[in-house]
Amino acid sequence: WPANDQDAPDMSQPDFDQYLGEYIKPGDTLALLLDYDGTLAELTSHPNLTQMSDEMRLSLRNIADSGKAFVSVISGRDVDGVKEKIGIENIIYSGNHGLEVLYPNGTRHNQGIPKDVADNFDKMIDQLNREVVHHGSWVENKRVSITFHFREVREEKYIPEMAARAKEIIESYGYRANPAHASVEGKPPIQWNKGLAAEYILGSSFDPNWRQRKVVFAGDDTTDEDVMKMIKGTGRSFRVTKDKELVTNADHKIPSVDSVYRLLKWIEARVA
Ligand SMILES: O=P(O)(O)OC[C@H]1O[C@H](O[C@H]2O[C@H](CO)[C@@H](O)[C@H](O)[C@H]2O)[C@H](O)[C@@H](O)[C@@H]1O
Repeated sequence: WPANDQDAPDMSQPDFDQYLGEYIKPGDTLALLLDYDGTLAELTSHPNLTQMSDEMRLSLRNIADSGKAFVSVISGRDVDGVKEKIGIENIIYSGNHGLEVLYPNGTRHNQGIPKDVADNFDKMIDQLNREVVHHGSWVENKRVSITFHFREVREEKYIPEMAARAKEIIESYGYRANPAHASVEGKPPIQWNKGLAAEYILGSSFDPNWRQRKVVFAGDDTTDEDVMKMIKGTGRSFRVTKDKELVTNADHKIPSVDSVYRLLKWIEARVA
C-alpha cells in the first residue's frame, strides 16, 4: 500500500514480501527500531491502560533473541516506563523522545539539558495545571519532558482553546511544543529528537557503518517522522496511519497495530 493510495486494506505477508523482500535477504543482520504507543500497542484513554499483546511481545522477543537482529524501542514515554510496558531484557530502550537511553546492562545515556531550561520545568507544569487542566485534561510529568493530554475531555468545545494555550505556556518557558495524538508534547529546546537518538543508538550499539546495513523503523506519530527522515534512502520505514492523505517521510503507510504485528512476523520468519 504505497503512501497516498486511496484504499487502506490491512497488510498481509505478500505485502511485506513486496516491501522488504528485496531489501532484507535471509542471513542479513538487521536493525529494527520501533515506536511504542500506537505502533506496538493500541492507543487507549490513559497511558497506564496501554498493553502490548502477548503475541506481539513473543514475536519481538524472538527477533531480539535470533542473533540476527538488533532491536531498539524509541518512545515519548519515560524510559523506565516504556521498558516496564515491554518487559524484554535484551533490547535498547530510549525514552522522552530519545533524550534517555537505557542499555540491557543497565547503563544509561541522558542527553544534557541546559540548567536554565531544566529550572523552568516545574514552573511550566504549575502553570499548565493552573490554567489548562480542567474537564478531564491532565499533564504527564516525565521529568525532562511533558505531555499535556486532552483525550478524556468529553466537552470538545474546550479542546482547541486549551491545546492552544498549553502550546503558548510550554513555549513561554523555552520548551518546544508539538501536536501529537490527543495531546501536546513539550520537549526541551535542544538539538535532539528521535531521529538523532536513533542515529546515536545505531552508531554506538549496532554498527558504526550502520548506513550500509539493513534498518527498519515503524512509528505512528509526528515525532517518529524524524527517524523516517534520518533513514530515508538507506533504511525502510512504515508510518502507522489510516489517513490516506497524510504526508509522511515513511516509505510505506500501514493501517494498524495489527499490521505492525504482521511486519514483525515477517521479520521473525526472515531472521529465523
Ligand atoms: O513515542 P510513543 O511511544 O508513541 O509515545 C508517545 C506518547 O504516548 C503516550 O501518549 C499517547 O498514548 C496514550 C495511551 O494510548 C494516549 O492516551 C494519548 O492520547 C497519546 O498521546 C504517552 O502518554 C506519552 O508520554 C508519549 O509521549
